[in-house]
Amino acid sequence: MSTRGLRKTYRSRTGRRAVAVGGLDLDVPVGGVHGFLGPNGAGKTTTIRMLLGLIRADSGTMSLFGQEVPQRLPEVIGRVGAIVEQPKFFPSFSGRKNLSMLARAIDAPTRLVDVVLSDVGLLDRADDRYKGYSLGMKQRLAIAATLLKDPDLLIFDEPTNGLDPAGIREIRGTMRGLADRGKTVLVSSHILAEVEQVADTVSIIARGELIASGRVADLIGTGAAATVRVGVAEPERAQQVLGAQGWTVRPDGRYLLVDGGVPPAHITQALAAHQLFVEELVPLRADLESVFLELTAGRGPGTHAPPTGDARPTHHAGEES
Ligand SMILES: Nc1ncnc2c1ncn2[C@@H]1O[C@H](COP(=O)(O)OP(=O)(O)OP(=O)(O)O)[C@@H](O)[C@H]1O
Repeated sequence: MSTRGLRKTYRSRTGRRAVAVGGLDLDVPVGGVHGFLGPNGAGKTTTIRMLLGLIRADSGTMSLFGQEVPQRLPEVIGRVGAIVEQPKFFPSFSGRKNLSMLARAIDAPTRLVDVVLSDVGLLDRADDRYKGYSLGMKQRLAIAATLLKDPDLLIFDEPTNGLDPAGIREIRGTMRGLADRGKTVLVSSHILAEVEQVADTVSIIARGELIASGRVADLIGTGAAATVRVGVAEPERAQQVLGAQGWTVRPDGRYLLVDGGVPPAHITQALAAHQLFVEELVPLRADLESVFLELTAGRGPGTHAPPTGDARPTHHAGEES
């Protein structure tokens, strides 16, 4: 799935044009979970709605499975399952009954009902009434409903909104399971911590523009350069040895901190060459949350911070859905 120069503006009540999506280039690789991240109002929902043909773009191009959309949408929409709004289920019917009726309505084989219930971890509660389900279970039933047509690409817009930590964990597990079975999952969120653990790759947008994209591990590497904490028997001598390598070294209690993303192996090697043996070596990684906050700082709705430059650390390789 990709977009190029995608743009959408809305006219406000005062008649001013507000840019919701401003020239967005997005690439979602095939397979795995892709986090579509950005603060509230960044343009995530607008982008998803344009992709699904629910609203029209002002300009730019989009493709799904290599087909230009919305022009070729009828050919590919069957391969896309999206939860953009809460679907309607019958409250007094069980989850299984709701899905069976839906399967008949969309001509899906009814034997799939139990398969999809199992995919979202609801099989043991399948015969309970929908109205007794927790919010997380309701959300998972909605995911199960989209799985009935066996889509290759699943699009979830803020699927964890309003869920408690247990519900969030369950949705994460469901998304991981789907990706492990070869599906592509595109999940939008403004809360990075909810997606960080499950996403293989992410795109971060703010004010309708892409500000970073790539593998989670690589993006974390672009944050404040990693510091390594070193535990060694003779910290003072070790500090001299490491300092002589041109590295920035600071004492921290009985430890030394080596800044600037020096590879731990180089630290071990330099110390061992002087008969100093490492007792402990811990890379102190910046988490994606701090990278996200750093990248999106001042880029919430209504702010006019200048762009921070091109923060794309990696480019997606391989086929795109
Ligand atoms: N129908 C509309 N009419 C006018 N402005 C709109 C409309 N839909 C969205 N917007 C504006 O476009 C911008 C992007 O909104 P969008 O809902 O796409 O953001 P989002 O990233 O999905 O945010 P959230 O996480 O809050 O859902 C916002 O400033 C929003 O107010």
